[in-house]
Amino acid sequence: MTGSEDKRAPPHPLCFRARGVTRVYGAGAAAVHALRGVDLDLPDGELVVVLGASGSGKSTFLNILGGLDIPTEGEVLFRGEDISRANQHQLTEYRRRHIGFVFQFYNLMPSLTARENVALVTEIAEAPLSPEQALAMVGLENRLDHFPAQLSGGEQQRVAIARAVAKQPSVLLCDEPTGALDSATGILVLEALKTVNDTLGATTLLITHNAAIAAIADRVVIFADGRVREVRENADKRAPGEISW
Ligand SMILES: Nc1ncnc2c1ncn2[C@@H]1O[C@H](COP(=O)(O)OP(=O)(O)OP(=O)(O)O)[C@@H](O)[C@H]1O
Repeated sequence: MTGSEDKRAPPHPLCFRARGVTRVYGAGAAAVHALRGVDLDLPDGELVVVLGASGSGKSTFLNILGGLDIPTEGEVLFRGEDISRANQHQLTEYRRRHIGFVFQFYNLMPSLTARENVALVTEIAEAPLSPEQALAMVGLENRLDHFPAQLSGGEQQRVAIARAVAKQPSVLLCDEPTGALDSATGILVLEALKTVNDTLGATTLLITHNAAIAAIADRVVIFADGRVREVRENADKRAPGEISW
């Protein structure tokens, strides 16, 4: 995909379709039922906030959507393709082509600058943004040659976002991206994610414990006890700069 194409035109109406997704860790008396039958449809291009108590299955589900794990039972379709029975090689291809990950901790290489951290990904991607373009998208055009230790936590997280989006993924999966940040810094990170979602049209899922963040979503998904308890479309969507916590 080139930079000039309209990335908001989805090739399929649904990005993900999950049916009866279960994930059991371990066996016998020690078995943990992390997911107990998740049904969920996620349209392409949306910004989705995922809420739910600790242990409700959010990360397990995100890992399955991202091809880091497969369900014990059930089916997950990505743009109509079944990823729930893929082998390791197919999952690796799927992740490389389609998925960007952002985690709570940034996992930047301390000995590389912001530009070099992003270049690690762009050197192996098919149609990447340049590191400069990706870093500009998250507002770090003036920090290209800074090392992680010279950047604030929020700036480091934005480098991690630039790294995740530089390959122009179809999907951006974020597990507690603001979990380690104060409110003002967290809002800058959310603004970066929103810009990426708007500009690239990547379907963006954001796990958080912070219910205030739900206000910026197109869709809010609430997990409880390994199931989806509620899905609601957000009628009154706010910009990140309009929320606080
Ligand atoms: N690799 C694993 N082995 C065994 N149990 C696991 C594993 N990963 C997760 N679990 C268990 O599965 C359940 C769901 O975990 P998960 O991390 O998906 O929840 P979560 O909603 O993301 O929680 P949190 O908000 O605390 O991150 C928990 O009871 C957890 O302990």
